[in-house]
Amino acid sequence: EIKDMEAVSFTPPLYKQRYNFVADVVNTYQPKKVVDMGCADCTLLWKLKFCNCIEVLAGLDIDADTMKEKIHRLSPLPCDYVWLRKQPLTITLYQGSVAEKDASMLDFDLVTCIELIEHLELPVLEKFPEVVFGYMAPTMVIISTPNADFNPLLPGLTRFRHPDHKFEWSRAEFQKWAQDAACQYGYTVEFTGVGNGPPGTENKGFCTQIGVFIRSSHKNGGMVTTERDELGHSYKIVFQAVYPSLQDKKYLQIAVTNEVIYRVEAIKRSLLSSDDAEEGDKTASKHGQPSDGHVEASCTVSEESSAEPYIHGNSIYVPLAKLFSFSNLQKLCGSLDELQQLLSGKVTLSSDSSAVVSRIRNYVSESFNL
Ligand SMILES: C[S@@+](CC[C@H](N)C(=O)[O-])C[C@H]1O[C@@H](n2cnc3c(N)ncnc32)[C@H](O)[C@@H]1O
Ligand SMILES: [Mg+2]
Repeated sequence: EIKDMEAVSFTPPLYKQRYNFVADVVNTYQPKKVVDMGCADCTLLWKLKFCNCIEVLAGLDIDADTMKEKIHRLSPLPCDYVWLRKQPLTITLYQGSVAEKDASMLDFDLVTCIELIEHLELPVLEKFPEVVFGYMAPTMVIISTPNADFNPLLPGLTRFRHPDHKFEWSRAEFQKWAQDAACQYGYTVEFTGVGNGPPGTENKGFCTQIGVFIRSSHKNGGMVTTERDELGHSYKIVFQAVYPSLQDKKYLQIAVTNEVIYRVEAIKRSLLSSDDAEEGDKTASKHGQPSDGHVEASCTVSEESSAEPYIHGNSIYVPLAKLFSFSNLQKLCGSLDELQQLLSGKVTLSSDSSAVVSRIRNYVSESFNL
């Protein structure tokens, strides 16, 4: 917004400081559902999609074209399918006005309005508190807006910082408006900001002033589902992305199967290489017969040894109990039964489903295509 500032410059840039402020609040309070109103090109939403606590992320703007400018950044990346999120994440963009109510905006934990209110015409501004605090009634609201007290420090500024601003409030004006809204709809509000002026200008406050509202009473808490359905939808969905996560059984199964295949292969390699080293005396002494050169002849681990892997015939058996002893499989599955269920149909299990069975390939014949 402020293009040429000689007297005051900000590091990081002011817009980034505002986003960082929101991200810090998110990291502290761990909201699950967050909506950014007046999200413009969705840069804040893009930053917030990396906060793992968020499961529902929404953006609202009256201008669909601006929202779509960098929309690709909100879609899952190939790596999102490799390193799966623990919790689900859905990102939805709505086109609509903050002057209108829409049932999709209920039940949010955090609503952010960053540099939005000063762009609202008076009739819209007047409806804003009822929509956001009265109707949406989230646990927390963050509102930022320019601090007019700081403007004399901005070089070359004649009236407003941006041609689309309808007003710029002093700290006293913003605080009065915020206190009135908080009082009317059962919130408490604290004031802070980002963007410090040069030393000696502390009395001007921050360049961007911020109000952080926390709900102290729940005014629409008694609303039943049927009433909510009747509230209707005035916003239009312009984009939605559902991220893959371990909460989705399909992806959990893929993650568990991949981990199991990796573990079984590692166990197989280590068993076979230790066998190779000891082959000869062991095969002869354990089985009482000479080795015929096939891998199964070098079986050294007894089938009876509980959770330990063993070789039988031309296959290696890795008990599920052994696999479940690996902490990442424990974390993914939670129980041995769940591990068994998730693997069923995905890998070969022994007849009693207690072990993963993997064939030991005859490397010599396979390599030479015999
Ligand atoms: C200065 S931009 C906000 C920038 C963004 N929040 C950020 O911090 O980068 C203001 C945005 O508010 C949107 N806007 C204006 N009036 C609105 C309304 N009545 N309802 C929803 N969005 C509105 C504009 O389209 C614009 O994208
Ligand atoms: Mg602005």
